[in-house]
Amino acid sequence: MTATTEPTYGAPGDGTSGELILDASGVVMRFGGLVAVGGVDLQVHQGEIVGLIGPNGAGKTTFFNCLTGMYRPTEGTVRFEGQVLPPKPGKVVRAGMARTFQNIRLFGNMTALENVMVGRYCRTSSGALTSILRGPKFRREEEETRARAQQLLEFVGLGRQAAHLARNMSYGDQRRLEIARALATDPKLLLLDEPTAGMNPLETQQAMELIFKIRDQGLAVVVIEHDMRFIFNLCDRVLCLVQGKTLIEGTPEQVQSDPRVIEAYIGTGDGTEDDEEMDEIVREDEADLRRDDETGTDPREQRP
Ligand SMILES: Nc1ncnc2c1ncn2[C@@H]1O[C@H](COP(=O)(O)OP(=O)(O)OP(=O)(O)O)[C@@H](O)[C@H]1O
Repeated sequence: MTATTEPTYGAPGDGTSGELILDASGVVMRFGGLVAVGGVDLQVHQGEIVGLIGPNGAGKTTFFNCLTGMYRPTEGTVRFEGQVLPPKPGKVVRAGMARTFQNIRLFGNMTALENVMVGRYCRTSSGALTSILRGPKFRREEEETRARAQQLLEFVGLGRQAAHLARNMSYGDQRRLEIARALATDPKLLLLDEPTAGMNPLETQQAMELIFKIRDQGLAVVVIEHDMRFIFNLCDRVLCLVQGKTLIEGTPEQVQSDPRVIEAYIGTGDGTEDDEEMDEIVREDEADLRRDDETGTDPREQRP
């Protein structure tokens, strides 16, 4: 079945006033004598996009791991919808938090559709015996899972690549596939670890549009990213970590103009020239895509 309607997740968010869904308080993570995260607070509301920035080694991924049950924080608490979740990623996913990783973690020899179906299994109820016997309940659930996975592929713009092996897809499409797989778990909060790493400017722009579309479905999104232009254009709020501690949290405008952030992370330039260069590359990529649409080829396949 090829479903074309977009999945719904709840009321559209307005980016500011949704319910509090994630409340991390005083999170500390030590590895022996190293304090990777040194007492960080973060609140995330439904329908909000929050950016997490900071120089290499600032503790961003470690903090993500504390939020998503990969690590039990040394100190502090993480509440999701008011509950302290056990430090077990499977339970965290079932509670409604999904994430992607810095390094792509797809099943390369499975199709795009199968990869998304794998994400969906945390929401199905067929036990081992039903699955082995392939009874009516299993077949019904399998059909629903397939339909939902196809629907999600359409949502992220990969509907026509359902049968492609993940390993043969372009880098940008693999990243979108990872997002589709995370969405298959029906999350209320999506955490993205460097979703645009390795993407070209056009793919980055498409990733931003996809994240807005996800937010408009009522999800909250937390994004780690090094691409400052991406973060400041995307997020409602930005938290900057330096050496495991919060340097500043605020609107993109507040964070962007804070000289300490510029010193710690951005450098002293104002980025204007970079922006112009980036806009030019996006324009060139779009022109390429338009040309290749006319000739029926995908320029990404020709990319080294
Ligand atoms: N499992 C671990 N054991 C020991 N030290 C760790 C571990 N994971 C991370 N660290 C250390 O904790 C600090 C924070 O690392 P982390 O990966 O969270 O930073 P980051 O901000 O995500 O960096 P990047 O932007 O480079 O991904 C670093 O000094 C890192 O070496």
